Amino acid sequence: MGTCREPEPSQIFVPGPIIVGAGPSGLAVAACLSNQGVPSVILERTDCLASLWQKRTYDRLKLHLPKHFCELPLMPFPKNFPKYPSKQQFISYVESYAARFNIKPVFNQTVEKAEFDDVSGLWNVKTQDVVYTSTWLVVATGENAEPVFPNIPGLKKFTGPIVHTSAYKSGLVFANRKVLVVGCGNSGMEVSLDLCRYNALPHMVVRNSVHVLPRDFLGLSTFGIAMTLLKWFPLKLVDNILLLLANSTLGNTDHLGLRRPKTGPIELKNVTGKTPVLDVGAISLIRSGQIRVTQAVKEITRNGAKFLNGQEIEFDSIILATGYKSNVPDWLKDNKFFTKEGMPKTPFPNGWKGEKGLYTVGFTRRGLSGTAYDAVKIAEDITDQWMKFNGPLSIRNICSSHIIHLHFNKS
Ligand SMILES: Cc1cc2nc3c(=O)[nH]c(=O)nc-3n(C[C@H](O)[C@H](O)[C@H](O)COP(=O)(O)OP(=O)(O)OC[C@H]3O[C@@H](n4cnc5c(N)ncnc54)[C@H](O)[C@@H]3O)c2cc1C
Ligand SMILES: NC(=O)C1=CN([C@@H]2O[C@H](COP(=O)(O)OP(=O)(O)OC[C@H]3O[C@@H](n4cnc5c(N)ncnc54)[C@H](OP(=O)(O)O)[C@@H]3O)[C@@H](O)[C@H]2O)C=CC1
Ligand SMILES: O=C(O)C(=O)Cc1c[nH]c2ccccc12
Repeated sequence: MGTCREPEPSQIFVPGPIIVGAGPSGLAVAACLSNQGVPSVILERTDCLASLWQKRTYDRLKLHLPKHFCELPLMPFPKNFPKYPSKQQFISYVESYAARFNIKPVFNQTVEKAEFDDVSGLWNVKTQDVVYTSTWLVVATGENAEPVFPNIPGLKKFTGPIVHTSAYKSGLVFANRKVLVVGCGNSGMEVSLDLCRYNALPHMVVRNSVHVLPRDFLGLSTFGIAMTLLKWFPLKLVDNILLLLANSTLGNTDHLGLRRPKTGPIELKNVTGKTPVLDVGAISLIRSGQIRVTQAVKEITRNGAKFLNGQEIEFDSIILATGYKSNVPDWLKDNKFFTKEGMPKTPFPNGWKGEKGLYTVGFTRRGLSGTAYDAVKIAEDITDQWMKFNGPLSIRNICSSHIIHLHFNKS
């Protein structure tokens, strides 16, 4: 009496797996499970599906692989979608996907901690207001969960706006501004291109080597060509063919400041995860001088940047196209399955299954086709266990969705 204690967060027992993240990966697992009659609960930190696509990408974004490489399991893209669907089209596809499989994530639930309890043999997954408990935990928080903010000397001194590409929508607000774009991956290239279309003056930092390939070659997608060739030829030969094809369409890019790595594009992707740039127009603007390529930054000053070659240029704004990272180490406790960078230690195609009911989907560095592969495997594996425990027609199975509702209505 009289003491004021924080109330214990309420606990909810989830009959099927707990899935963390309502992006394409989490939805794909839930859909494959639902297709087998297995229930699941998705916990999502934001208030929408596919939040990366809805909230953290720019207006002009399109898929850069042809749509059939980006399909989620069990539901193709609509026939009337173009080869490279727009961001809006992709979002509408994801929304119909969730509706089709009747997936209703619990929104505004940020997973702060997930821990396996050896005594009960169950996973406890804590959000800001509830502990969810289950036999299975599916990690679907993505390779792009958090923006990477680089440690560039002097960055804090800069007086103008500094925006990460995850917060960039369009070049509209940058018209006639000199903008330093740090990074030359797909984001850096496409944001620089977008800036030009709004009459801004982008300077793109290229501190290292980079592979740039045309998105298409003679009407065929370069990615599709690579996948077909890989069925017949060794990887090194395919890489050499891709480089020939890139040289014949883009020419030699060395004198533009874009040096190629010694390792070929697919081998580099497999070994380091670094995605080749698929060019959708930036190279021709670099050639015409509308996008300037700069050396590495030595330091940022109040109103610009000093470069390694001694050059100093004034800028109005800085855009950080410095990529993303996983956030798994922030919330998954005592885990030996993930590296300290939050990626599964076991490489593709075996990274989807950990121990004690732990699964991961969408950490293959193979985009949405990797997601589809993982999701099918995980759903098969959990369905097998579910059927052994419950049988297809058990009372627990039939009532499962009601159990969740009862718990929610209690508070
Ligand atoms: C700009 C851009 C363009 C891309 N284009 C393509 C493409 O054309 N083709 C392709 O195959 N891939 C592409 N990708 C790769 C991209 O990873 C996939 O498209 C896809 O979004 C991956 O889905 P996911 O569900 O694994 O991750 P995400 O889409 O990132 O979804 C993860 C979800 O988990 C939620 N979450 C994170 N942490 C927590 C937490 N602690 N608690 C609760 N919820 C949490 C997030 O809010 C998010 O909704 C692109 C990526 C980017 C950044
Ligand atoms: N249309 C589409 O479908 C698009 C797809 N994507 C995908 O999204 C994912 C993320 O792409 P992206 O956001 O480009 O991230 P990436 O990780 O691919 O690229 C990050 C870039 O930032 C550079 N960088 C990082 N830190 C620094 C620093 N301190 N100083 C200078 N440069 C730095 C890196 O250089 P270095 O190599 O030297 O480390 C690299 O060029 C990728 O898988 C990509 O393919 C992105 C945009 C569009
Ligand atoms: O943009 C990405 O990272 C993707 O997820 C797509 C992708 C997977 N493997 C690739 C190899 C070459 C170019 C793009 C991809």
